[in-house]
Amino acid sequence: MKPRIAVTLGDPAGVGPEIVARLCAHAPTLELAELIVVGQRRLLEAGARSCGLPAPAVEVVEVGQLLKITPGLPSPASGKLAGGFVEKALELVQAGEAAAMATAPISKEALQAAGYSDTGHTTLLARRTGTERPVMMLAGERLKVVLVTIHKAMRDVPGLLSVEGIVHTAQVTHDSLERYWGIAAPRLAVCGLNPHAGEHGLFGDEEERIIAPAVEELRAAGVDAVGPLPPDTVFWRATRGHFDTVVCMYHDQGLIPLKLLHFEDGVNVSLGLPIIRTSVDHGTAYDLAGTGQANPASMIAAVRMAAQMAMAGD
Ligand SMILES: NC(=O)C1=CN([C@@H]2O[C@H](COP(=O)(O)OP(=O)(O)OC[C@H]3O[C@@H](n4cnc5c(N)ncnc54)[C@H](O)[C@@H]3O)[C@@H](O)[C@H]2O)C=CC1
Ligand SMILES: NCC(=O)COP(=O)(O)O
Repeated sequence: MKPRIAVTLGDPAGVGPEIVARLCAHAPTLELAELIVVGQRRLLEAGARSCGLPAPAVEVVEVGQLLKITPGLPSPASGKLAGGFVEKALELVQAGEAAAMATAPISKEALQAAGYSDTGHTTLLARRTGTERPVMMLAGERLKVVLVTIHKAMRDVPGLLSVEGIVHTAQVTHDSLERYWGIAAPRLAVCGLNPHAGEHGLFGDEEERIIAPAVEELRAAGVDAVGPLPPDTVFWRATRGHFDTVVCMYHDQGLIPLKLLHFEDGVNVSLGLPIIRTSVDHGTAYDLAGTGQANPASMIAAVRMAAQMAMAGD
């Protein structure tokens, strides 16, 4: 049986309704998964019209009031709807009405303007599921990265790194690679923080104080982790097949190489939650909203990955 995937419309002022409309018209994905769109039919149909598509023939779970939304103009109202779509999709998965959720992009700023305290889907879902430390993975065919710190100011990153945090991130990644990707003994590369991984303390000591002890602890626990490795070459090595995933110390360390290779079809996967959640790797693209030009490939890849994970996790 095809897994049912709850697909949120994202921030309705962004490209979410358009990429979800294109997803609903993508026959190969409809063969793999049954879609339940979580949002509003009128927003989905407006998205379809922008793309020159007929109204999608898909189940829609209606959420929220009919508010005036202008494509390209985020607002507290668009943030409120976006947050409501995510919460409803979570409820559907928790109730067993969907096997997984796949989310279109939201704006963190609009979400917070609507009164949410969260810095995105990941923290919202963690808060709602009582998950202390979720792990963000960005995945493409050629590269997978996970982040030890996520949406944090650069100046705060060194102080937020800890042996425990790195071990947790790598262990959750290891277990998820086994469970959902069927990799028997995942090989993890652990990045340094500083240029040349600190070069033995010449440019910072986080490698010697924090990252190397974390790698030692992981290896003692039977995880095939190596590092701290120089961040400027580790991604190149990963794309040559040396590692299954690169453990990165901060957001842009992992997302710059990932998006260079996979901006169009990369998938954001939340690991360590009690549910399966995938997402696009790109943002709300307000500059394209309402034009019908947004590429749906990442949305399609997110749904396909959610379906595959749901089948693997059964
Ligand atoms: N999964 C999510 O919910 C994500 C949400 N965001 C949020 O999105 C908002 C906007 O972020 P930005 O940094 O401007 O990044 P963005 O990804 O929205 O836009 C960056 C550039 O990529 C283009 N682009 C994005 N998606 C595209 C698509 N599907 N097809 C063609 N071109 C596309 C845009 O037109 C723009 O030129 C922020 O609030 C950010 O936090 C960002 C990443 C992921
Ligand atoms: N850079 C990833 C991103 O911004 C998405 O965050 P989230 O909404 O998946 O928590």
